[in-house]
Amino acid sequence: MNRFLDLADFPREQVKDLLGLAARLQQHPQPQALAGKVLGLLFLNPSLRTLASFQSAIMRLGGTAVVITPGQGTWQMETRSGAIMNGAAAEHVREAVPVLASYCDAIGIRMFAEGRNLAADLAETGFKMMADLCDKPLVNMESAVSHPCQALADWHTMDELRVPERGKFVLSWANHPRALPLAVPSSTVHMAAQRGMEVVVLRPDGFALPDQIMEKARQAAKASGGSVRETNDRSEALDGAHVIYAKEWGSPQHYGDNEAETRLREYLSDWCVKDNWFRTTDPNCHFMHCLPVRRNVAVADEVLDGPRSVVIREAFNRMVVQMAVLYRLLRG
Ligand SMILES: CC(=O)N[C@@H](CCCN)C(=O)O
Ligand SMILES: NC(=O)OP(=O)(O)O
Repeated sequence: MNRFLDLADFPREQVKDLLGLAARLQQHPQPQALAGKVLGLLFLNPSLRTLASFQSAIMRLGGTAVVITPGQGTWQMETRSGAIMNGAAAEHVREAVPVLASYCDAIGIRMFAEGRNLAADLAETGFKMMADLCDKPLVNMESAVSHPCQALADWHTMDELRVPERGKFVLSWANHPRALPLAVPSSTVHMAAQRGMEVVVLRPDGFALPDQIMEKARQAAKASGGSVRETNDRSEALDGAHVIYAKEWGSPQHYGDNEAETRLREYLSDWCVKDNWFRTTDPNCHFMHCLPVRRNVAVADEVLDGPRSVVIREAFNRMVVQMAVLYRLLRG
């Protein structure tokens, strides 16, 4: 394994192997496994979990991390090809990435969707350009349409909680004051399909995930024996669910058009997960979210503070699975 960019790049058995390694490293720590290794982390967007969990993961294996957050003690960076750099950015990623890679044994990059051109974001043009600049093992720490570390941690969390592999997984759209990227919903729907689950994407009209994302998840379901469908019917979707996974995302129909998007959201404030969403679910139904989350906009306090919420465990498991990813990238 030389790159960890998307769960779809790995067959189901290889993902399970990675999860097995994560569980072993959790049970039997190997504090010297990556001694002397240096991990470079480049954050073009903010983070709490990804930043802290990658630093903790490499340190718990004996290595160390260099964190670069452009504009905060590091030069602001230009990412556009052909830019005339007479603005705020002092250097281009074309130099910055190879320089950082030259100091490090592996690199992690976070670069969100631009949010203007759906086709360009779906094609991962930004992240691919960055990946081409990097000649070291590379981890995707969230790109335009993929957040594989989150997906892997969520799979591990469901395994730990003994959520049935054939269980019903509802990815529900949730409210947010602005349009958020498609990375988490895209990776989540794929992960649950690859795990073999009955996946239902519950979303209001206007928020259907792009065909490309749904089709990719359907291919994963075909290989695993799972299924993927979508609906705007909340009661049908939640009936018998084993997991409600809430996520906010922008309307693909109005991609980059904030005004149209805001109008669409005006009537969607009841897309905030409450206790009564669990009335007809499986009795052990869990609530999942990748965080950060806006309380009482996307999910009510009563759910986040209640026994169904596993959001802290998901966040903890980021560190656990990333130890396995780093181990495979740096030791094979
Ligand atoms: C609030 C926000 O920008 N969320 C980002 C990050 C989520 C987890 N890394 C998103 O929805 O993609
Ligand atoms: N879930 C997640 O990736 O969180 P951060 O954006 O804080 O890293």
